[in-house]
Amino acid sequence: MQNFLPVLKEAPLNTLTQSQWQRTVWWEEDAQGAIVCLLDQSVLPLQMSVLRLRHEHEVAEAITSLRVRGAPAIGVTAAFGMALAAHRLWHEQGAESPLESAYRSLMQVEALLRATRPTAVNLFWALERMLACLHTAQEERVVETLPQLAHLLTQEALRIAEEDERSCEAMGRLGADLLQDGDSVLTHCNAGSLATAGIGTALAPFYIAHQQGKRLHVFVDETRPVLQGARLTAWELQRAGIPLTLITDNMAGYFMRQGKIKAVFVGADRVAANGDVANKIGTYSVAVLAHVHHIPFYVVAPCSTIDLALETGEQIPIEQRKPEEVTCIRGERIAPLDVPVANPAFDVTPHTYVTAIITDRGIARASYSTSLRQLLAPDA
Ligand SMILES: CSC[C@@H](O)[C@@H](O)C(=O)COP(=O)(O)O
Repeated sequence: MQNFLPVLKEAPLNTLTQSQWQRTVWWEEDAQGAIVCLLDQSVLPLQMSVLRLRHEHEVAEAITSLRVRGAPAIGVTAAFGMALAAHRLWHEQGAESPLESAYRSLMQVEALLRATRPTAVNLFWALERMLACLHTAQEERVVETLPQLAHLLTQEALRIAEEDERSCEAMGRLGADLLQDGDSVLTHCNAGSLATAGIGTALAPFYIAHQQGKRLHVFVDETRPVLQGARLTAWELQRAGIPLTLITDNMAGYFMRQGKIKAVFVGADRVAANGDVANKIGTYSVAVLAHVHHIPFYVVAPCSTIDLALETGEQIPIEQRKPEEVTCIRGERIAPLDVPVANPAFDVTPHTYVTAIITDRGIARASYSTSLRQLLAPDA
């Protein structure tokens, strides 16, 4: 399915080809080495700016400062970051440089990337895959030179991105079956093309249903404090031609009570084994409102977002971000100086409020402790 990111005529400052715009993050190579390319989400929708990163420190900074964000996109970017570091070592130290020192350096790069953000488990899932690749290379001596190692890691990172693209499509198809012509739905944060390597998680069912000819109307929560809804989801849906209404977060109950919202679709940053869901701050409030109004509350997430190692959502680490995200909007101060601020970036929705979890391998319903394990079983 077509990704909704590419529209070259709106990007006058760059010379990328259409195919290079298919994703929010992509891989390039030139004579100087490898490049991780990102559409800078921190400045969207006012600017379309492409970052071309050549060092793993730049990749780590891009993740920490939300230039790239959204659980699957963070995982893909971190995987590219590992491959990028291998290419950088090759170009700086030469193709003959000893592999043992490269393995040591790459372990440090993994630690650097692992420390960028704590909540989205896709980051750790992707890095584990890159580490597994590294360990196989080291222990089974499948590569003999640094260029070969760089190539191996690049292939694995590209595979992670391609798998994510296919997962999005699968979730979109399953989720679209739950939507009917004329439905009006609500989403929170951004769980679309920008947040993944494909057509998104929570927005994927909307894209597929729209393509199937179903008429939809999407209410988009602005999603304070970073405004992923107002800046990113509104931008994505508008470009895809899906009718939407942007609302502030505190309007959701008003529209639910008026009967304007048929279902809620959100993404996830981590799902615990019992079905508790960590997602962007404010998701819990939306889930409680949906429950009170008897509106289905769907979570759309690939299996890479499910963390069976954590029994409940209470164990999910919640990222605390800087106060300026709350006291300022786009750099402009709106709160008194020195006011005490809390800024948890995510909250946990208890599984009792979750109608179903739509994954790339099927739809899980309560009891989640059983259904999620079944979906993740190797032979499922
Ligand atoms: C497909 S992305 C799902 C989640 O990652 C998304 O809803 C979210 O909470 C993103 O948070 P962010 O802080 O913007 O990375």
